[in-house]
Amino acid sequence: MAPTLNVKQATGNQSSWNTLLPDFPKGPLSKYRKKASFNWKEMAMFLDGEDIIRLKNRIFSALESDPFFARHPGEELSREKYQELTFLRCKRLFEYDFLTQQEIMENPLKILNLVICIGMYDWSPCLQFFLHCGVFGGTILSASKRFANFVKKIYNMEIFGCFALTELSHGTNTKGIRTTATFDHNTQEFIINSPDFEAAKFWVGNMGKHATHAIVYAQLYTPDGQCQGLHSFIVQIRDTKTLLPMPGVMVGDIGKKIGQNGLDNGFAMFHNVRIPKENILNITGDVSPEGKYSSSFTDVKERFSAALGSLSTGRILITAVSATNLKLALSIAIRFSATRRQFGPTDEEEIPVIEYQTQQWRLLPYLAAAYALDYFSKSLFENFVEFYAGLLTKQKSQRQADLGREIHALSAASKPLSSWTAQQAAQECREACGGHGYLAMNRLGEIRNDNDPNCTYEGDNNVLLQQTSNYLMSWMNCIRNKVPFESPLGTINFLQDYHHIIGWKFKANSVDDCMDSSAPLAAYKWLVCYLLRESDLKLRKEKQSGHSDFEAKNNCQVYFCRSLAIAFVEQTVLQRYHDYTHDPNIPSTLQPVLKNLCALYGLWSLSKHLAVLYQGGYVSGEQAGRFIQNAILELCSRLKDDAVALVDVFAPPDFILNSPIGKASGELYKNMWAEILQGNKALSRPSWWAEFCINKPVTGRLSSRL
Ligand SMILES: CCCCCCCCCCCCCCCCCCCCCCCC(=O)SCCNC(=O)CCNC(=O)[C@H](O)C(C)(C)COP(=O)(O)OP(=O)(O)OC[C@H]1O[C@@H](n2cnc3c(N)ncnc32)[C@H](O)[C@@H]1OP(=O)(O)O
Ligand SMILES: Cc1cc2nc3c(=O)[nH]c(=O)nc-3n(C[C@H](O)[C@H](O)[C@H](O)COP(=O)(O)OP(=O)(O)OC[C@H]3O[C@@H](n4cnc5c(N)ncnc54)[C@H](O)[C@@H]3O)c2cc1C
Repeated sequence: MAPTLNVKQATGNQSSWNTLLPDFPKGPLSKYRKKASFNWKEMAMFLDGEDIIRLKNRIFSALESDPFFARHPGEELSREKYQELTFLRCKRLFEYDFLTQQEIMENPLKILNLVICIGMYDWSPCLQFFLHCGVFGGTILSASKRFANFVKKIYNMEIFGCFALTELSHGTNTKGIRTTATFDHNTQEFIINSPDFEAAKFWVGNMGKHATHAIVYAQLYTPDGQCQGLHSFIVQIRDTKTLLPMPGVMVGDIGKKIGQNGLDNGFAMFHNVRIPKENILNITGDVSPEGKYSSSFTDVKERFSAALGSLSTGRILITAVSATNLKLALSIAIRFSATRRQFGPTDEEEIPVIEYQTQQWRLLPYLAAAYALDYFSKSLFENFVEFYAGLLTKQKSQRQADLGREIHALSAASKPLSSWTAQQAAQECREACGGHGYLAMNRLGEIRNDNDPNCTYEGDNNVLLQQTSNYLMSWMNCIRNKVPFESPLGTINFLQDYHHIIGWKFKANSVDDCMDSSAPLAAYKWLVCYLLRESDLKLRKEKQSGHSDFEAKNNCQVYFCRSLAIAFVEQTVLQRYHDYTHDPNIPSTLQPVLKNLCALYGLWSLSKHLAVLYQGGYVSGEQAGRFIQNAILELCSRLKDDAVALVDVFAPPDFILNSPIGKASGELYKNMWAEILQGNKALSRPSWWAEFCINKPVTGRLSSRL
């Protein structure tokens, strides 16, 4: 499979590096920066390219100089204030208009970088802005030309949008959505209704306070009483002049969440809300003035998948959003670990905690994952751009359909992989920073809590993995019958060698043999084939024993289909990163460290499947497992001195990162004191001081006298 991102990215020259990427202040981190095996500026230029770095600098410096984005140490905003500030910031993003259409067309990756840069500052305004422009706007944009008028109003904020699929009693099970849209041919309108309070739209981002319009998913009923299945409609929910609810709409805010509290998630119930006929998003079907339903999809299943197609965009974006959280958490934890000293070989000498094997093993595999997932998310986004261009131009080719299926299968597993990795990493990073990691001002709690819903929204991770395993299992017939097959992105092409791969054995005879990513990659190919075979056998056995299709599928998830989907996506991420890092065009100054990262990511991910590798006979004997473990430790130790420079490559400026222990200077304690002392009332006496000094408790006054 060919890597999709351009490997031949120009790195420019030393003077352009210095202009675009200023030096870090000298300080406690300098020691590690000097030890690095590569120049972090060259790496940043190579990975992103000059154009993207300029964009990032432009966004970061705009936010830093803007009073609306100012940080106030120690400030504790109420939820209402935070929502207000988030909305003001969202409006500023309209005013900045960081990217022109021309720029997006020339390099769509810039959109992804815009999401990442704003999200690095705070996910609440980022999500508010992109739920409106990207999810609401993007869905309408790809539907049909007849929405041109809406599109204009979206991008000048005359209206404000949200995406309302989930209901109080149904989220994952989209077929169970119960909101109805009944066509009235007398008035040429759809009538939107929530049958009861359990069918209220719920959880919808932007709906709580701000949205004036919603894309509402509902079961479409034609005048003949037929239900035509799930369709989406543009429904006005608030008056654009007053922000008060429209007649028949009950709309509100669902309350405080575990994170992302700047964003207003809301609910809505509809009582005979009439919308014009034209407001059906005619992606999968339409209704004639007489009320006759038509669809270009004859197959109901295909129509259903097309109705949910836009969800893949979010899942791809969330893969990148989670990788960004991974980078934020690691920037803090690695800089901290390189400056925090505890114990040492002698009483006189204390060493930075990054020198400890456990600290390296806890953090550096996540660093490798950050590089691999970052690359993967961007390459998947590029695949998506090809698919999206096909949607816009109404491509109906077989390739377009196959590409949609493949992208769905990939994003349904890459979102779980990336969001779970970031979630686990955020907690590990929190603990890796000891007590200071638990101080809110150091931001690891915020990163962890803001990342958390990435595991749930746009589809619960565990359920999404079933989509990927279904896709893989669908090739089993071809495999069994040795019928040739391939997919547009080639991610399943290796399965054509299934009968050969299933006989493979682990070949390494030493730790050295494991030090390149080709070793875990081969193991992964075997693992996917093995899990595919076992899942298929299990499913057939379940059916033979009389279980229904539903029961049989359910009984095949744990240890079978679920593991299969995870192994497949890890294999795909590794394959792409392996191809990228082994490309002969990678500068020789950067290739060794990139190859080490790739090998570490592969081995560390693979090590979680060791039991299955032994169980299925791919590896045997004590040595094999030891080789893998020792290779992981060896790679951690090799990467230890590069770790600070590797986070320098992706860490945002201090203002954006907003963590005293993660600042680029590494002046951990000075930075913490500065923040604490600037904090509101840090040194002041509590206003309730008299409760201690004057009103003393009468001991035992309230004890029971019975
Ligand atoms: C040229 C210039 C280009 C420029 C590019 C521009 C890009 C634009 C960028 C925009 C930026 C946007 C930024 C966004 C910022 C990101 C942050 C996002 C913040 C998130 C906020 C939260 C929003 C939400 O949560 S919305 C609600 C989401 N809800 C869900 O996801 C529900 C989950 N459930 C489901 O999806 C389904 O019900 C599912 C998958 C569980 C299936 O259920 P079921 O069992 O009933 O069906 P199946 O029988 O399994 O499926 C039938 C059939 O359909 C196929 N299918 C299903 N889904 C899809 C799909 N998405 N795509 C394709 N196909 C699908 C499935 O595979 C089956 O097919 P078969 O062939 O029959 O197997
Ligand atoms: C912060 C946040 C923002 C959101 N924003 C939006 C938005 O803007 N618009 C919108 O429409 N929605 C939004 N959502 C809703 C979100 O998309 C849903 O919560 C998500 O799709 C999961 O659905 P659910 O909550 O119904 O979970 P459920 O489906 O009820 O899941 C509960 C549990 O059951 C398990 N489960 C369910 N089905 C199966 C199965 N078949 N097999 C095995 N296990 C199963 C799941 O794994 C999970 O552990 C948001 C949610 C959050 C948390």
